[in-house]
Amino acid sequence: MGLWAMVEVSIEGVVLGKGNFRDACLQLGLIESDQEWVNALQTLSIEGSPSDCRKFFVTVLASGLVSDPDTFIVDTQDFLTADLEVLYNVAYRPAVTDDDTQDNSQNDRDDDSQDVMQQDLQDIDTHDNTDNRHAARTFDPYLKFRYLLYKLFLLSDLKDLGLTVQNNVDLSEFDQATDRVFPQSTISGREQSKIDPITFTAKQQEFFNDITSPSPSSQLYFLDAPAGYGKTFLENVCMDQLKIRHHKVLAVASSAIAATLLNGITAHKAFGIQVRKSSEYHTLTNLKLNSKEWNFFKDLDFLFWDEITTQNFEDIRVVDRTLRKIRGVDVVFGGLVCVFSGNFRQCLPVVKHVETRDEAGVIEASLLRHLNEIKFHRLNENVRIMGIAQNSGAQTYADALEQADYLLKVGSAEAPFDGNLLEVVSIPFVNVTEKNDDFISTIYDDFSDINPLQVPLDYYKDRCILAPTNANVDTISDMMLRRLPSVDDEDAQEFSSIARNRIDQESIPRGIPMSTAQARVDDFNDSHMPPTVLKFKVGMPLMLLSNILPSEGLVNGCRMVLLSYNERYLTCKLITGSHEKEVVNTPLYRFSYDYESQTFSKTGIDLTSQCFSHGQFYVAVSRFTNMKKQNIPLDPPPSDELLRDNVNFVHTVTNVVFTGVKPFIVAPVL
Ligand SMILES: Nc1ncnc2c1ncn2[C@@H]1O[C@H](COP(=O)(O)OP(=O)(O)OP(=O)(O)O)[C@@H](O)[C@H]1O
Repeated sequence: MGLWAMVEVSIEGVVLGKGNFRDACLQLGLIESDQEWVNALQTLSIEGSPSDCRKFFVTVLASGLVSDPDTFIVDTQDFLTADLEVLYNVAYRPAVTDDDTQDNSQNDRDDDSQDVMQQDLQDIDTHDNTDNRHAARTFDPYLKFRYLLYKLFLLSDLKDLGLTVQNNVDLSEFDQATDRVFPQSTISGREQSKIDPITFTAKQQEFFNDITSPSPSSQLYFLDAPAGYGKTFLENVCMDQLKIRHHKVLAVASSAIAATLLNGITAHKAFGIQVRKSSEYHTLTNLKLNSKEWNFFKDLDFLFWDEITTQNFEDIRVVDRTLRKIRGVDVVFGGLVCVFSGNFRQCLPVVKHVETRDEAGVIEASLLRHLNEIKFHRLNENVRIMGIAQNSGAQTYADALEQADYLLKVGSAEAPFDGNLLEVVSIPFVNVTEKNDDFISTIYDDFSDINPLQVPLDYYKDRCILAPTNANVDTISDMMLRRLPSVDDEDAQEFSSIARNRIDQESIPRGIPMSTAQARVDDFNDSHMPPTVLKFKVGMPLMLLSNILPSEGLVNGCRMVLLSYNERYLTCKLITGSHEKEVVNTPLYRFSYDYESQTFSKTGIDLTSQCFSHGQFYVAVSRFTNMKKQNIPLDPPPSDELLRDNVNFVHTVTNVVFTGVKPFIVAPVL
C-alpha cells in the first residue's frame, strides 16, 4: 500500500475517519509533519552552508518525505538563499571608474546593488513575470532561486512533485546542469593514457575491437557474462574510448546502483518510462516532443543497457517505439547501436516456488524478442577469480579454476546436490564457523586503538559481509557496532525512524491508551519494512536502502561512511559509485548495514538463514576471490563432534534457481 492509498484509520476499535496512509500515520503520531524537515534545515543552516541546505532541501523533497512542497519552500527559503545577496552583489556590482576612490566606490557599489535587489524583489511582488522590466533583467532573485534548484539536476523531479516552473524562464542556462544526466561527448573518469595499458582477456578484446571499430559489425549486441567475468569493467572502458572518439554515449540500467557503476542513469529515468495502471499492463513514455531529452536521443550514437535481463519486455518495447519515433527511422531501436547486458543467473524478481507465468513474466518478457537480430559476445574468463590467482598467487591456478567451475554450476543449478533434495547444494572448500566476533574479525580488523574517522575510505570499500535477510544484517550490525571504538567517548546512539519519543498523551487520539500507542510503534519492526530503530556510531559504514536522490549518488545500495549525525540528518562520505568521496547530508531514512555486489578483497557471508530467492546464493558466493579462505557461519552450527569426526563432511546450503531461466544460460566456452 502506498503512502497515499486511502484507508479507514482505526486503532483498537476507535475509528479515526478516512484519509490516506500518510494522514493516518500523522494522526497516530507515527510520523511528524513537514515541520520535522523545516527544523532539520534550520539545524543544517547553522552547521552547514546555504549550498548544503539546498542539496538537503531537494533530497527530502525528491524522496517524497514532504507532504506540502509549496509551503515547504516558503518555510525554508531563508535557509536556502542566505547567500543570495552576496551572489547578487557580485553579479550587479557596477563597474569601477578611474575617478572612484577605493573605499567610497566599495560602499557605493554595495548600496547600489542592494538597491537593485530591493527594487527587483519589489518588482516580483507587484508584477508578474511577463512584465517588460523583468524581461529586461537577465538576473533576478526569483530566477536565481529557481536556478539554484535546477543546478541540483532536479528539474524533472520538481516537476513530478507538482512544483510549477515559470513559463518564461529561459532554461538555456540550466543546460549545463542537466549535462550530468544526459552527458555530452566528454570522457568521464578514465583518460586515454589510462585506457592504453589495459590488458584485456581475448574475448574482452574481441568485443572492444568490434564496438569501437569505425563500423561495428552489428547494431544490436548482447554482452553475456557470468558474475566476475569483467562485464562492467569492459563496458566502462568501451564507453570511455567511444567518448574519446567524440561519440555520444548513454549508459542505463534497470537499477540505480547498477547505473551508478556505469556512470549512467536508470532506464526508467532516461526514457521517461511510465506504467499505466490498468487491468491491461501497458507502458508509456513521458518524453516530451522536442524536449531536451528528446533531442538528446536524436543524435545519440551508443546505448549501453545493463541488467536488461531484469527489465520487463513492455519497458523495452516502449523504448524501441520511442527511439523509432524520435530518430525518424522505422528500424529496431531507431537504428541506434545498443549494447545490452545482463546475467540470468543473478537475482531476478522471481521467488522460490512461484513459477507461474505472471511471476516469472519478467523472464519471458525481458527476453529481447529481437534475439535473431542480436550479436552475442560471450566472455569466458572469470577475471575476479583467475586474475587474482595469476597476479597475487593467492591460490593455485587449479584451485581458481575449480572455484570458477563451481560457480557456473551453482548459477545454473548443476552444482553437486545433496542427495535428491532439489535446491540444496553442497558448499565445498569453505570453513564452517560460528557467527561470533572471530568471524567478524576475519573481515574487519580490530580498531579499538584508533579513531574510526582515520580509517581510509578504501578500507570499507574493499570489504563486505553479505546476508540473506534483514534479521541477519541486524545481528551483524550490532556486532560491528560493538567493535567500533567511540569517537569522543560517545556510545552508539539509537534513533527511531518514527516519532516514538515524541508520543505524548495529547498527540494520541482520544480513547487510545498511551501504552497501546507506544506498543504499536514498537510493532512496526516488521521484516517487510525498513528497520524503525537505527543505531549509529561515527565512522561506521552504512548502506542506503532507498533511491533518495540518484543524481547525487544517493541510491538504493550505495555505501557510505558516517562522519557525523544528529537526530534529523546524517553527514556521510560516499564510498561507491560515480559520486565516490563526496560528502552528503541525508535524512535519517531507511538505512541498513548489509552490502551489495561488486568486487571486494575481503568478503564474508552469513548463512545462518537460508537464501530464498533466485540467484541469491550465486551472487553471494561469486563475490569470493578465494573460497578456501572463507569462514562461513551456518545454522545450525556444526557440532564439535561433527567437525572432529567427519573431516570429509560436506556442508550444504539452499540454492534457489528458477528453472525457467535455464534455457537462456549458456556456459562459457573456453
Ligand atoms: N581486463 C581487466 N583487467 C584488469 N582487471 C579487470 C579486467 N576485467 C575485469 N577486471 C576486474 O575484475 C573484477 C570483476 O569485473 P567486473 O566487476 O567488471 O565483473 P562483472 O562481470 O561486471 O561482475 P558482476 O556481474 O558480478 O558485477 C573487477 O575487480 C574488475 O576491475
